[in-house]
Amino acid sequence: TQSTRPQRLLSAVQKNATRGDPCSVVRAIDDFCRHKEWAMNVGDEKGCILDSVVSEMNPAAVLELGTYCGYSTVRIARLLPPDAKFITLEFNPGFAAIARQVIAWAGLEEKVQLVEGASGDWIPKIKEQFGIKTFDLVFLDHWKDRYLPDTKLMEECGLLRKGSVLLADNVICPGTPDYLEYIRSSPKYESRYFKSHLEYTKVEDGLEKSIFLG
Ligand SMILES: Cn1cnc(CNC(=O)c2cc(-c3ccc(F)cc3)cc(O)c2O)c1
Ligand SMILES: [Mg+2]
Repeated sequence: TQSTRPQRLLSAVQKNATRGDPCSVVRAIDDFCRHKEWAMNVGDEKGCILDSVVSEMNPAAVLELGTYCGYSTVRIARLLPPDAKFITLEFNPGFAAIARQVIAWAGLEEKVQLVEGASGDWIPKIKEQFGIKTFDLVFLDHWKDRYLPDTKLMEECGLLRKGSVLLADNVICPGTPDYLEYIRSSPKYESRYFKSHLEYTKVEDGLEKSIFLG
């Protein structure tokens, strides 16, 4: 039977990365996506911006929407303090199965809780299910038409506090126009655009960093 691209990406990690070494896992995925098969990981260029936001915040509670193969999950988890809580939501069971193995190869399975299901279903249940009051950082990288409804849902569910940061991938390509319009015009947020490129390409893309003002 034919393998899927995520399965081929996992094989490249298992072949080229060192078990327990998150940086080698990140490098192996970037090499695979640049030289073998493009895949929709946040990538190395936007990944450095993600790293700097995570490092400067030193967050105690992080939510990732859209795990895919676990590339950004590994990038984030490798930078977290030991007792941080990190939840990543993935709708697609095939992607989730691959991501679990990529995260395990990096030796970070203790730092990450991968939850399978739809963000819209899970967001209202996070407080009680995982004993989390608010998130310090949310990385949005899932279905682009879910960024806005899920942001409003997180506000309604009281998952954001004064100073919580939303970092959104792909605000230019594929684009999230309704989310950008909302977040940039809302008095509840202070937003800044980090210009970059679509992973592994010269196409413009970028990350929108938005601070919730409460
Ligand atoms: C199927 N699926 C499960 N999760 C998702 C959510 N992610 C995306 O859709 C996504 C798409 C692209 C992209 C695709 C084609 C293209 F030509 C240009 C850009 C890039 C990204 O960084 C993304 O995060 C999609
Ligand atoms: Mg993305």
